[in-house]
Parts: sequence; C-alpha cells; structure tokens
Amino acid sequence: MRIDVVSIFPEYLAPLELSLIGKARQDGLLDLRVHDLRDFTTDKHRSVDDTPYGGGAGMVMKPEPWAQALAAVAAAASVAGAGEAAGGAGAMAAEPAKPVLIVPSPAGERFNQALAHELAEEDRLVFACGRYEGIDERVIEWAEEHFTVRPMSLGDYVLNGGEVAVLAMVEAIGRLLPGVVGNPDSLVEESHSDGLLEYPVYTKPASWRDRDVPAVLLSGNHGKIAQWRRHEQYRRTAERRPDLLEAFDAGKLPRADRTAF
Ligand SMILES: Nc1ccccc1-c1cnco1
Repeated sequence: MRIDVVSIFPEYLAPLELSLIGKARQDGLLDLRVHDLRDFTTDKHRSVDDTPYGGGAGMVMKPEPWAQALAAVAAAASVAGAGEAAGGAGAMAAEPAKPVLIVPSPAGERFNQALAHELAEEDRLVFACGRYEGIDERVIEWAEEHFTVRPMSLGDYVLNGGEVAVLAMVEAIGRLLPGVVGNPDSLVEESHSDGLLEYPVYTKPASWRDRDVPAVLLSGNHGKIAQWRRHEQYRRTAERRPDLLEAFDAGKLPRADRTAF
C-alpha cells in the first residue's frame, strides 16, 4: 500500500517512523510519504490561508496550494500504480482506480474498525490534513475528479487539525496490512474486531497486592476459558458500550446469555 499525507506540519507525522508502522515502512510493506503543503505555494510567504468569505473568526485554507499538492500526489501515485497495473512492459496499462482521499474532519463519516479493514484493502490512500477553520470547500468538489473523497471523523470532539487523526487512522489501517503484525492471530481477539470490547487480560504473578487472577484462567480448561472470555466481552460491552451491544442483541447474542446483564 502507498499512503501520501499532505500537511503544513509534516513533522507532526514523525511518529509514523517509529515502532510497528516504522518497521513496516523499512520492510517495504508500506510506502508512506509525507508532503509539505507549503511546497506547493508560489508566493514568497508560502501562504496557505486567507480570511473567510462571509466573515467570521479564523482563516480558511486557500484552494490552489491544495489543488497543486493533490494533483502532484495523484499523478505520482498513478504512475506507480499504472506500472503495477500494466504487469510489466508490453501489456496494456490498466486504468488505475482513483485513490481514496481521506479528509479528516469533524463533519466526516465516523472512522471505526470496520472502515480500517475496508481501507486496508485499498492500493493507495491520500490524507489531506486541514488546519485553521478548514479547507475551501471547492477543493473537495474539485478533488472528486481525481479521487474518491471521504471526509472522516475520529469522534465528536474538536482538534486543531487533521494530523492527529491521520496518526490514528494510519496506525489502525497499517497494522492490518499483511506481515505488519507478527502474529496475525492477535488481530482477531481485539476490541471491535468482532464488534465487542475485548476481554480483560492478566499475567504473572497469579496473586498481586491481594488481587488474584480469575481461577478459570489457571484451570487449563480451554473451553471454560473461552466461555469466560466471551462472557466478559459481553459484560464489558453491556456496561461500557451498550450502543455496540444493540447489533448483537439483534443477531449475535443468544437470548439465554442476556440473563447475566
Ligand atoms: N476537529 C478536527 C479539525 C480538523 C481536522 C479533523 C478534526 C477531527 C477529526 N475527528 C474529529 O475531529
């Protein structure tokens, strides 16, 4: 997968050089490139924002630098994509699909684990990090010609820009790519992997500050352990995220199991 990120604070994305995602990049499992929006300005002040039409506080990001940056990214990525799609010299180059352009925004669709899995299937992703009061809306309209545009929110709260959201989304997506996580089994029993919260985990010592590990986990009875873990998932989800449990009430949770909540 190739990921391009455009930001006025490229150094904000430095954490993506670390740990799991950093190693995936070194191993060639993820081609992630960060671009400075100011490199696509033409004035001596490298300005990227201006006052909003209609008045109001704050500044709006100018359209032209974004169009220049996104067009450059689309062109660069499509050259790479076309090469792959062509299957080598001589073959007819297949028209690469339009990259997905994710625009982090409080006004976007809600990002979740299902979307992380969906986006992990894409060949290319482009992230546009807005700042100030946002990006001139005409950029989003123009971008539809070159991208599948998806404004996306991490949740109902306000950030100062899209970079933090990109860090979270790239980690959530990147870790799902083949070969990135050492043991793929560990991706199966995580919170939200099956729509429920994960069960509690314990390690040595078996007794710590007068608190004991649940006896079933020391029993060696794998059927009982699996049953206990599943029950804990439902109990936790009912307690902390009843909204998620609705989907299970509808189809996944046998009624008999509801007696415990
Ligand atoms: N508040 C924001 C401001 C700028 C870019 C993204 C966001 C955002 C994303 N998810 C929640 O908020």
